Amino acid sequence: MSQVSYARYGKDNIRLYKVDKDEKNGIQTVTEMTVCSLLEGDIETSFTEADNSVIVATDTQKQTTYILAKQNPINPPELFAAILGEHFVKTYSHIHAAHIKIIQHRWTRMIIDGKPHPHSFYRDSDETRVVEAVAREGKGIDIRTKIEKLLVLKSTGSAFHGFHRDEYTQLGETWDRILSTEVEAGWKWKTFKNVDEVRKVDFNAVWKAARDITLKTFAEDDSASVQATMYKMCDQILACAPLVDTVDYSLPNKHYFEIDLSWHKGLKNTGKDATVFAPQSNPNGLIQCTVTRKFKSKL
Ligand SMILES: O=c1[nH]c(=O)c2[nH]c(=O)[nH]c2[nH]1
Repeated sequence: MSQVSYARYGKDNIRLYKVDKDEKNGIQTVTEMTVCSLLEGDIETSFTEADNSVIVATDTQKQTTYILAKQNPINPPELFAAILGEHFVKTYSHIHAAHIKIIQHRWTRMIIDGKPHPHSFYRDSDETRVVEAVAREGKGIDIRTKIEKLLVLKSTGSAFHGFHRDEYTQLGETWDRILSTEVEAGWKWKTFKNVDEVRKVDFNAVWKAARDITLKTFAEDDSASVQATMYKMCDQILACAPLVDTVDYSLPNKHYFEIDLSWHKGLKNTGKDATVFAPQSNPNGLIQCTVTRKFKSKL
């Protein structure tokens, strides 16, 4: 005998595009996203007894996504995810949780002859804004926002020395190295009671602040290590976003190796003379951390 211990189901890779047309000035604004909707609830019998009566079809979840996108703003994606999640939980009494993931793709407005173009855009990078929302019946809405695939590099201003050494250590110390990573940064919001509470939050401002902090700290920090630099990023995001409970980063250390070319006519290409490097695809370092506010003692 067996039983279902956990199940959820829904539609993944729902592609969605919405244009907002400002009739007054002719300016159009576009948003493109990929949505995943997964529902949880009293659905065990659909697995164990072929009871389809409890299934809100995955096609229905897709159609609902389109209809709610027509009836509501889809920007910020945090709000749209909350609207969609709350809809499923409120509409179907046997559905107790909805997991909505949104990947927002970049469409950056073109600048033509120095002026923002009213209706033309370009994809300036693979970077995405990712939102994961969970609406739970009677328990509110949990939201996490992420920056993914933001590729950065600095050609100096990074060191790595003083690390633990023993008989397994070969790596030399460096006071000047290349630092490159593909930023994955996330921040978890406090639990919201409902969509009305979600509506009041300026998610776009926090996303911009987190992204600006990431780039500015990466560029300006005299980096002692990936660990030390990423902690500074987390600390600043927590300081500027009171509704955010935790911040986390996952940073691959994308190595660039020096190449000794002295075998060729004594060419100098190491240490301070290094200008030609070999970018490495693997293996790579991977540094992850989650940072929260320190608990303040009332004493
Ligand atoms: O910033 C770094 N952190 C590490 O933990 C590490 N380990 C390593 O080999 N290089 C680096 N760089």
